[in-house]
Order: sequence, then structure tokens, then C-alpha cells
Amino acid sequence: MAELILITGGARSGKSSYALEVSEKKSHSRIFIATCPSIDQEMSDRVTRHREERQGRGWQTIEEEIELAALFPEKVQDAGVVLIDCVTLWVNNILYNYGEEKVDDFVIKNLCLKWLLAMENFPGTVICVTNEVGLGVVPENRLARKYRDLVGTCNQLIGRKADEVVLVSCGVPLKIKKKRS
Ligand SMILES: Nc1nc2c(ncn2[C@@H]2O[C@H](COP(=O)(O)OP(=O)(O)OP(=O)(O)O)[C@@H](O)[C@H]2O)c(=O)[nH]1
Repeated sequence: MAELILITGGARSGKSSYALEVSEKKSHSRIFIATCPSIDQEMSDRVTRHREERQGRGWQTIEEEIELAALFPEKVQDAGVVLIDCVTLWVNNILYNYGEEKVDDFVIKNLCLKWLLAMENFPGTVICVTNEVGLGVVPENRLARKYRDLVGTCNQLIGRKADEVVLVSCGVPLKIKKKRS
């Protein structure tokens, strides 16, 4: 892969819009990989809002909740930039589909590494969106604590491999890891 960029932030921080902007500067040939399952009206409304935001801006959308590794490189090979939105929901989907008891730090690390490795054969730029889920109080619920930790593990893996990491807060991007020139 030419470049890996990780964009993180809180809910409704503006990270998705920023990720679109950055992607559009990278290439005219763009694929949006959505990991969000449309399970209720609230989710559907969010998805509709995002689809409208991309409308007429040259995006092709692939909805894939689990098998990110299977998309690379063949299914996205014509794209100059691939945007994955978002890692947080991918972790959620893994927990839900595999069964919470079957997913621990080791399992999530390996699953995340699988798609990071698959991306290495993709010649374009990959941009991943994630959430900073660990900044608030420690959740009372055990599953919520586990989820928070698994997301943190994936964010670290991707962040270490990334050329650039950007934290978006209040709609403002802050580069926290910069590519060496
Ligand atoms: N299934 C599906 N999901 C989509 C599509 N477009 C966007 N999404 C999902 O929308 C989710 C992000 O939406 P929000 O929850 O509104 O984002 P947010 O965290 O509140 O806001 P920002 O920080 O501003 O991005 C991501 O998980 C995407 O996968 C799509 O076309 N299909």
C-alpha cells in the first residue's frame, strides 16, 4: 500500500467528513468500505445521511461488515484510495458474529493483522476511520469494557503501522503522527 492514514475521534466529531475530504484529495478513483450494519431506524438514518454526503462525489460504496481482508487487493484494485469507515463497528460486528466469549485480545489482533497484511498488496492509499472510545469513565458493564479494550488494541495496531494518524475533535483535525519526508 502506498500510504496508510488513521483518522480517529469521538462520536460526531467530524472524522467521517474529514476522511472524505482527505480521500478526495488523494485520488479520483475512490471506494468507500462501510462496516456499519443497518440494524434499526437510527442506524439507517445515519447511513442515509452519509450516503447523501457522498452523493455526486465519485464514490463507489462496498458494504462489508466482517471480511475486510477478502476485499484486498482484487475487489478494490481499480481504486486510488480506499476509505474504511469504521474500525469500531468492525470490532462490534466481530464480537456479535463470532460470539463475545470467542473474541479476546489475541483473536482481535490476529483478525486485524489479517486485513492489514492483505492491504500490503494494494497499490493505493488506505484511510481508516476509528473512534476514541476509551476517554470517558470506565464502563460499568463488562461487555462494554471488553469492547473498549478491543477497539483500543486495534487502534494501536493500525496507528503503529500508519504513516499518519489524525485526531479530529470538534471538527478540527490534529495530526498526531506525521509522515517523515
Ligand atoms: N452500511 C452503510 N454504512 C455506512 C454508509 N455510509 C456510512 N456508513 C456508516 O456510518 C457510520 C458513521 O456514521 P455516524 O455514526 O453518523 O458517525 P459519527 O461518529 O456520529 O460522526 P463523525 O465523527 O462526524 O463521522 C460508519 O460506521 C459507516 O460505516 C453506507 O453507505 N452503508
